[in-house]
Amino acid sequence: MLMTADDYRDSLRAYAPRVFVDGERVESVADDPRLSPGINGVGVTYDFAHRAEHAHLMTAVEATSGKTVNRMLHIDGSAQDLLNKLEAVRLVCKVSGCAQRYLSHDALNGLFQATRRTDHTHGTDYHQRFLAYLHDVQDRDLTLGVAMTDAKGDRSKRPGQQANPDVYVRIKERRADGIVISGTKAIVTGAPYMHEFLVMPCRTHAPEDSDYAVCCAVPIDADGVTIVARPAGRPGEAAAKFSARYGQSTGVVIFDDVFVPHDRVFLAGETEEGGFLTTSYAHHHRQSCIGARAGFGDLLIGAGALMIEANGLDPDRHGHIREAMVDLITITESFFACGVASSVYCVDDPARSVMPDPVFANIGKLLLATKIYDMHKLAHYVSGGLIVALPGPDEDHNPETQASLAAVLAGREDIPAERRLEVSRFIEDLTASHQGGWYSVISLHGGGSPEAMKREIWRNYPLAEKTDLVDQLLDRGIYDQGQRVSRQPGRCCVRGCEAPRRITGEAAE
Ligand SMILES: Cc1cc2nc3c(=O)[nH]c(=O)nc-3n(C[C@H](O)[C@H](O)[C@H](O)COP(=O)(O)OP(=O)(O)OC[C@H]3O[C@@H](n4cnc5c(N)ncnc54)[C@H](O)[C@@H]3O)c2cc1C
Repeated sequence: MLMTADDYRDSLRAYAPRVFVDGERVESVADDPRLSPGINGVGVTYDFAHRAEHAHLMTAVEATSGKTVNRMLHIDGSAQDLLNKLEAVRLVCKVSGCAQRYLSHDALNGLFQATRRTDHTHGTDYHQRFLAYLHDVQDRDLTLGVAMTDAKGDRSKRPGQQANPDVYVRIKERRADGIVISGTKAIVTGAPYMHEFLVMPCRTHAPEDSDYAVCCAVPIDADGVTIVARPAGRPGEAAAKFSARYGQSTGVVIFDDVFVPHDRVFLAGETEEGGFLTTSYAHHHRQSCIGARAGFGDLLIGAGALMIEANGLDPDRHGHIREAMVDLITITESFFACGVASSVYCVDDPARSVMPDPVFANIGKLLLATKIYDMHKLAHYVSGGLIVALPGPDEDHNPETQASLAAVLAGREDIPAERRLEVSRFIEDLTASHQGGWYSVISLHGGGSPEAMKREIWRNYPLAEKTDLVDQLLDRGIYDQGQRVSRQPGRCCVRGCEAPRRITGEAAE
């Protein structure tokens, strides 16, 4: 059954999670205004699946069941699936800023691959367990939070070396009917308003830390789970029309002796495969991040163009304004193009699914992570200072100032002052408020810090192909003009090259 946004909000009432926001216990997640922007954001992924014009992007047929499911829960079977998912994420994020639910997709796809691989190596039955879980999640159209990033403590130490063992989630006890986990996941998107958490390892663990290589599904109101979260977006702020409606809460999730039955355990000590799970999830997730931030780029491009228009400027006549807009477009579409390339050049997995090409997925994510600051700058550049200098929205209704402010703060004659001020506040909200800072940091660190992407690019790039290419050119004698006799130094040509003189001592200074 595909839920609507209203159904989704209602479905949260069936859960009784232990949630704190701003130091207070939340009585009803579905009804707390501080969490509403986050629920609205996820809600877009539900409502859009019911719209005929979006059905090809927002729904898909699951190969293992033949059922139509929400795209955010679908296992990708082809390059076209990856392209559709990328487009779908862009679509829902350009409406909501960040629709969050694509994390469910990314974790399910990582697990689909990793459980198959673990069974193949260890003779376990994780893949069958996972398939049963996947179909249940799809049938109930759930939203899953990804509890991967551990609190980690002292970053120079492995989990087993930490003074406080609870800075990483680990298996504390193995029972006949399941496992008991404890520890802390520090940053979980949408934690209070998920249905379940997928607990996953955030790195490859050493064999002596095998209890930390754990993956399982935990309902958000399981005994022993506490969520300490921050409000989603900018609820109740009159100056932030967009972020008062759409935003994202993140939560610290504490697992305190939480029992997980075997049918919900998908990894329990297999360290190598835990590393594979982390990485495959990361490739899927980084590709999704590309779609999400391209949607954010769409918002900035649209708002920038409207602000230029309201200011009475024509980009066709003013080269510096046009150039800034072209830069903004180029950044957005260049990382999106990496998302497209990572779909087209996808990797087939023995589990019969596909994974985005790691090099392009990581380059795209790295680009957006670092270029997000330029995107903000370009939006500021074309807009002017009013975006942070504008008096608050209460002034719009002050009979003593409203008329005179509207008269002097208008730009182009045929565009009402009110429209110019709305666009100003929209740009402030997305780029210069605490929410604007949030968009920077999620772009930089969400899905892993830039160093993680650089490592994956280096690890996966076919460098040997390039050295072979040049080797072959050299072997074909491209430089010897037919006189090359040997590759050995001193005998490489008829004259014989001499080793260069080493410059030492004073001569080198
Ligand atoms: C808004 C937001 C939403 C997020 N949502 C989720 C989510 O839903 N689920 C989830 O699991 N995670 C989520 N994350 C977490 C994200 O994946 C992490 O922020 C990211 O992996 C970096 O980890 P960290 O924040 O612990 O920073 P750190 O790991 O502390 O990194 C900080 C810096 O230190 C460097 N560093 C760290 N360790 C070492 C080391 N041993 N040696 C050398 N350098 C090191 C890093 O390269 C980086 O530059 C989210 C993050 C944000 C900002």
